[in-house]
Amino acid sequence: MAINIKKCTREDLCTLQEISYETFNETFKHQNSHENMNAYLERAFNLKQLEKELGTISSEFFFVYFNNEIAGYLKVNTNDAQTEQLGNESIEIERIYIKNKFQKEGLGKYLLNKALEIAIERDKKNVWLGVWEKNENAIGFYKKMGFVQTGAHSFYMGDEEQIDLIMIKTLI
Ligand SMILES: CC(=O)SCCNC(=O)CCNC(=O)[C@H](O)C(C)(C)COP(=O)(O)OP(=O)(O)OC[C@H]1O[C@@H](n2cnc3c(N)ncnc32)[C@H](O)[C@@H]1OP(=O)(O)O
Repeated sequence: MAINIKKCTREDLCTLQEISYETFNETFKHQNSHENMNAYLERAFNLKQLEKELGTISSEFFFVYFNNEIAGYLKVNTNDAQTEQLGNESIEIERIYIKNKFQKEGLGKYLLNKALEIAIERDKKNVWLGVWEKNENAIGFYKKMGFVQTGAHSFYMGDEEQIDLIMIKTLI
């Protein structure tokens, strides 16, 4: 089994759109209406939006490959690219998504460790993320990885207001 990671560039735009759609859809389609899913997918993952995010200096995307097949991706934000202004001592994991068929193989942990590595290299004090309160699988994973809940904020999935738990891991 071979795991590889690569940092994305603008050349990866179409692949990023494909994996973003696929993994978001797989993860949330059973708990959300078709209309709300479509509205979110269109808004969050249209090419113009993703191109803007790929070009944002304080945002970084990484693809992870399992035996040379793309298996998932990571998005981290620093400084003012963070979706909540937690300050320059924090780094945000905005997205970690592994395709269903590659889950539970250690790839989520691999990407999470990549984010921790970036945070440590840049002398950040903590890593944080927002996770939907009904996403029990991801919450279990983050707890296992040492994150604790410190707060919550709301976000919109289509026209439905949903609650994201804010979870933080403090680095020494
Ligand atoms: C900020 C956000 O992006 S929130 C959205 C998060 N993403 C999603 O919900 C998308 C769908 N889910 C996924 O992509 C994946 O399931 C992830 C990212 C949540 C986890 O990645 P996986 O590759 O499945 O987990 P991985 O195999 O790396 O597990 C690492 C460790 O966590 C443990 N673990 C994994 N899931 C869970 C869980 N639900 N509860 C408890 N422990 C767990 C594993 O047993 C493993 O433990 P070990 O190190 O002792 O062996």
